[in-house]
Formats: sequence, structure tokens, C-alpha cells
Amino acid sequence: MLPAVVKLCCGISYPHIRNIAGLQRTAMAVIGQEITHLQQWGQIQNHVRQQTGLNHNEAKPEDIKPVPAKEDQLCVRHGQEAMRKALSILEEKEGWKFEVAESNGDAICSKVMPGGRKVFRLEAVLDASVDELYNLLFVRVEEMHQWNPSIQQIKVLKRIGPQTVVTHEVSTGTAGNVIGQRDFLSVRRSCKQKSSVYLGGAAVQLESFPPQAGFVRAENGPSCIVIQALDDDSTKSRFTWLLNMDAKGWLPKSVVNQALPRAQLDFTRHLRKRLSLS
Ligand SMILES: CC(C)CCC[C@@H](C)[C@H]1CC[C@H]2[C@@H]3CC=C4C[C@@H](O)CC[C@]4(C)[C@H]3CC[C@]12C
Repeated sequence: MLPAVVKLCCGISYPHIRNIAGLQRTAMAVIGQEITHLQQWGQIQNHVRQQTGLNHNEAKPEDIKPVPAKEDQLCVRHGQEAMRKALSILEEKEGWKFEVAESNGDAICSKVMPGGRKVFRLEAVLDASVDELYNLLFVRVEEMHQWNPSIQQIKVLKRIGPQTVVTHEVSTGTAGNVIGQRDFLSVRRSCKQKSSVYLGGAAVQLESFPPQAGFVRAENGPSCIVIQALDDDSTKSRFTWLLNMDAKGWLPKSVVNQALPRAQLDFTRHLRKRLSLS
């Protein structure tokens, strides 16, 4: 119905729109983008509702079907767009400020984005091949709670081809984590090349999986992990992680901005421990 009405309006106004100029033209373009956006989200929401049967909060693995429906493309595009944005943040040369470094060489820088949110970039060298890390961080992402106590659960709600997943993540609210428990709903994409892997993602909003009672739904802005083989030694990888998170809830910015780099260092420590076992 909405698309039909929009088309009708466009038809009626087309001769006038052709004659507009300047700011009015910009405004038209923005309105157009908004409509496309609204329409896309409507489709994604309906589709995920149908495919996962998620009117309750538990998705059983057998409910998740890899249906290559047309609407899936929208999730894929959202993931691609998140990856593109995250990589372009990483590529920015200016404005990074040193945050912390550990004696093992792990280092975190931060940058304030337009709008005031701080993003964090962790750089580390890990004793693992690109494939091993891809396997642990993307293929077997649901097992992450087994080696990372900051994570209570990660559930793949939907797989769209080999590269895209829709996930629900729950962090733990342990003593070390001053922010407390959060849940996230994200689209995540992987892009695997011979000597590097890109894992990117961002939050999505789905009516079928609304914020749950007792949880604060945090939001991942465009974020990514880049894993690159070190030239000389393919058993070691460079690990670069852009964390871009709106933790939500009523917390002072300064508290959040201290907890996030800490969470990155903790994550990396647990990842190293896990790698030393295999
Ligand atoms: C400080 C509080 C709010 C949050 C602490 C937990 C943070 C560090 C946790 C919660 C959810 C987690 C993410 C969940 C899923 C993935 C996808 C995977 O392919 C790479 C790791 C990544 C991206 C995790 C990174 C760490 C993460 C962001």
C-alpha cells in the first residue's frame, strides 16, 4: 500500500519536481532516501518474522532456514554498508588519540566522531593464523561464551549465505564490567581473502526481536575487525578492532569511555588464552 501511494504521489509531482533547484532538490533527495529506508526496514522486519518464527524470544536452531529470499539482500546491504563505513573510519589518518597500551604491545587509540561518540581502535598481534581467527570469531561465533566470560550468549538468528548473519548477543554484567548486562541485535558480514579477513557489522532493529524486559539494548555502530597475516610469518596475525558502541542506559560518558577500552583488552586477553589451548 505504502509503495503504491508513494508511486502515485511521485507520478503526480514529477513535472514539478523536474523544475526544482537548489536546496529544494536536496530536500527531495533526502525525503526519497528516507522513504526507501522505511520501506526496506518494513520488508526486513516482516521477513525475519516469517523466517525465524520469532514471536517469542528463543530461536531454536531448527527454526533458522537459509532461505535466499529477495529481502535478505537488504540485510546483506546493511552489513556491507556497515563494513564500508567502519573501514573508512579505520582509514582516517587524523584525530586518533592514544588511550592505553599493554606491555605485550596491545594498544588502543580513540577518536571522537561527529556527534560526540568515541570509537576505539585496538591493535594487537596474535599467535594464530588468519584462518584460525576467522574460524573462532565468525564461523564458531556461537561458542564465544565458552572462552569469553564477558559474553553470556551469542545466537545466530539467521544465516544469509556464507557471509552474512543476524545475531543476538548478550554480554554479562560481571564485577569488572561497570556497564552491566546489555543485549545487541546485529547484522554481521565476513569477507575472506587469502591473507586477510574482514568482519564487519552494525546494529539492526527488528520488530520481531524487540528489546527484552530486564535488558538494556545497546547498539553497535558500524564496527569491524580486520585480521591480516604478518608478512613474514603466517602463524601470526595482525588484529585490528574498531569498537563503535552506544552502551545506552543512564551512564556518564566518562564511565562508558573507560569501560569500553577495558572491555577490548579483556576480550583480547581471553582470545589469547583460547588460542593457546588449540
Ligand atoms: C562494556 C560492555 C557494555 C560490553 C562488553 C562486551 C563487549 C566487549 C562484547 C559484547 C558483544 C561482543 C561482540 C559479539 C559478536 C562479535 C562478532 C564476532 O565476529 C567478533 C567479535 C564480536 C564483535 C564481539 C566483540 C565483543 C563484544 C562487543
